[in-house]
Amino acid sequence: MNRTVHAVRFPVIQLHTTGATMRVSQEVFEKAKDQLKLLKEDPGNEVKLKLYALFKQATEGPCSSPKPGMLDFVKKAKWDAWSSLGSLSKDNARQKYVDLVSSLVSSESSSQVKDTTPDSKHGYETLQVTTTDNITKIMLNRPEKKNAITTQMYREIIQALEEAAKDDSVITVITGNGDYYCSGNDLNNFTNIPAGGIEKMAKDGAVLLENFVKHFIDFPKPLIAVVNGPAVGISVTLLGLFDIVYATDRATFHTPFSELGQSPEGCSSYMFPKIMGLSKANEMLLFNKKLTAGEAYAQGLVTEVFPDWTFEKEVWIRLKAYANLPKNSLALSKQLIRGVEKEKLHAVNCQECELLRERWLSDECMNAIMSFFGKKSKL
Ligand SMILES: CCCCCCC/C=C/C(=O)SCCNC(=O)CCNC(=O)[C@H](O)C(C)(C)COP(=O)(O)OP(=O)(O)OC[C@H]1O[C@@H](n2cnc3c(N)ncnc32)[C@H](O)[C@@H]1OP(=O)(O)O
Repeated sequence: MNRTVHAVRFPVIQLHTTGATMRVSQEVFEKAKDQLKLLKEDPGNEVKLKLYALFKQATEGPCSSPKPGMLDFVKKAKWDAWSSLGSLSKDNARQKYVDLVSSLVSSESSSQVKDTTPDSKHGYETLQVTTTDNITKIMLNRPEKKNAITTQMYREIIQALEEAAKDDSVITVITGNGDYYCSGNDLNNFTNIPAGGIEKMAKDGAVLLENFVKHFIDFPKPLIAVVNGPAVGISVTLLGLFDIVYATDRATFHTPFSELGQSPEGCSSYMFPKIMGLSKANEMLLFNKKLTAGEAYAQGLVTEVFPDWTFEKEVWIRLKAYANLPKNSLALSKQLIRGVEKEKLHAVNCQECELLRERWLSDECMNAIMSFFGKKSKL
């Protein structure tokens, strides 16, 4: 598309200028302007004229320049579009501009999603795993349960990470399907008591968890979290083991371990204080403080936050560019950055799982889980 709306060549349509609108910030307006540049498809002259007019109205107010001559088609079309906005306020024009860009972006991303969705790899029931454009995407796929992680899903994620480590992809992404990124451990994991009793359940759980986290510590390629919505429990604690974390502004980050009678895992007892400092880590890990995406960014847990309406598009454009970088260079640099901490992280993982094994046998933990299923206490 011709990115500047000033290059419009054809006459113009009547524009609607009325209707109640909300105030949009300069920042949102600037973002919309940037988004427009990312559109791949030309939206057509009519829309470009609308955008031009709204932009001028939003930044300069009503058109006061003299009407161009009849033969100066381009200037006349633009002038007509701008003056047709009459006395529309700058705020309203900004809102309409943002809304129009937003609708263009969403319609383009939905058509792209339809066109480019590759076949999911076979053998996964709880995940959708695809490799395209040098990116292996592991999508948690239990949207109706907010992507809560069952024991089967832990195993499938381990398998998907093992395969991604070996495949041709350059980077690996984990994201969630639906409105949640992940609601953490599936609390049903603790309700199916096996023949060996509750001790066996806790022991097996700790072994599985340690192996699961180990795969994140040892993952050899850049690992990126695309946090598409709220994240709870283990899906948050693991973020310290990712190399980049992109989040929608709709995401929240909640580790309600003490409410659940449990304790931190995913190496967060070590990584969170390192990332955000001890007192902020304590607020999250001891006192269940739920962070907004903006707060998580301020604490360094999240790399960048994107408006929800452009999240998928912006993030995937960025990731596709990253995935064109030289594969070995990225993997070796990651090893260099992470290598020094690996031994420490394995030791932390082991300690965290040991403590959790004990916690799962506690009344505090059992009562909290029963309470969830009794629908007495939602987080
Ligand atoms: C075997 C290895 C074990 C390793 C364990 C490692 C340690 C990990 C610790 C953690 O991750 S602790 C955190 C655990 N997660 C939670 O406590 C979250 C519990 N869920 C909620 O509080 C809420 O569901 C929600 C996430 C805040 C969403 O609330 P909302 O009202 O929007 O939706 P719901 O109607 O509650 O959910 C829809 C549907 O999904 C089920 N569900 C959601 N999360 C979980 C979960 N974590 N475990 C089991 N089921 C979950 C929920 O029950 C609903 O099901 P239905 O009622 O529709 O059948």
